[in-house]
Amino acid sequence: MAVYGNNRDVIVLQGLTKRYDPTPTWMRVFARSHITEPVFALNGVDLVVRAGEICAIVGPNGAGKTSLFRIIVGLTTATSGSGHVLGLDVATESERVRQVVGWMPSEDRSLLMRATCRENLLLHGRLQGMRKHEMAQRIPHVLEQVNLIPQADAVVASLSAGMKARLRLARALLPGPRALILDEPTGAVDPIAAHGLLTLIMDLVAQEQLAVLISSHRLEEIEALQSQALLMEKGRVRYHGDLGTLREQYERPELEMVLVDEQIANWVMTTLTGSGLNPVLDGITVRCRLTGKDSVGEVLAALGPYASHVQHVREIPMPLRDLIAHVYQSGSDLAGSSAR
Ligand SMILES: Nc1ncnc2c1ncn2[C@@H]1O[C@H](COP(=O)(O)OP(=O)(O)OP(=O)(O)O)[C@@H](O)[C@H]1O
Repeated sequence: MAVYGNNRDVIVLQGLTKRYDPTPTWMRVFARSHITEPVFALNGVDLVVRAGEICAIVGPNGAGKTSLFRIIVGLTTATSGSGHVLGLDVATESERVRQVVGWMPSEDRSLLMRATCRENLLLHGRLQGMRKHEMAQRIPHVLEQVNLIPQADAVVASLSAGMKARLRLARALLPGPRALILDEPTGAVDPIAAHGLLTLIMDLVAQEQLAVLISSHRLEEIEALQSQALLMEKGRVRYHGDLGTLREQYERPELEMVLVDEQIANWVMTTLTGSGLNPVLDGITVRCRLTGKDSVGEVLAALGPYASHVQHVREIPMPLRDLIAHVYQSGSDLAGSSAR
């Protein structure tokens, strides 16, 4: 099977499906939670992430992000379909897969708070089966990569949230992976430190040609990463491609017009409402979301003589969250220009 035909394809998922079966009746009294109907956490997911590429997984709670990550790192198995990392089968070669995939969990719980950064890395290296001389070489290297050399011998509990996140990243980088899985990497981190962390990740990806899967609820971050996006809902892929293409297909910018006075603004409101738009009035400012058919020029032309009373006009791009909401509202699955 040509799972690794292109040697830049690092993560290759084909028709990946994960079904959780109903909890057996006898077990329901013991289980913390149980299900009575089968749940498809993943339903036929195809995905290729290449070396040097970041793919952001976006989706509401329960979309299947965690199930996808867990299958790749061998913490659970798929019901059907296949997953390969550098040609290694995630179901049957999970130990070797873990040597080439760095996993950055979303929470600090996985860190030993009373141990130092260096001790945390040593323990992780041992658990990964790394040799002493390899760790002696890799630990200072990864500490330097994440700018934690000054904190190398500080106990983790004394670090800021941003530093702890960088230590989790260092741990993922320790075995020298070719792919990274970052689960909500900036979750508890303040916006300035989050920006620093993302810049660090982007630099690492470019330098080391890593293939990265990242999940984040902070959509502005995903836009800043200039990544591919995989929009998921109930285990299915709703869109796969770059965000630029998503914008081209779904962008409905908002038009903002400042009129000379309130009377003209009211007339403009009436005209635009008559044209089928849904304008909103705020003093002498009129705002309306353009439909797919209208351009700014056409809206201004529709104003006729009132157009000369527009003092100022501005097109406001649609926030990514609204753009994504649009995709979820549309019925069909979409493939962006680069969907494969
Ligand atoms: N062990 C399990 N048993 C039964 N159902 C499960 C199990 N794990 C996950 N699910 C279900 O599978 C679906 C996908 O869950 P998953 O955790 O992969 O989604 P997610 O996108 O990571 O969600 P979140 O953002 O809330 O973590 C959900 O409906 C969830 O309830």
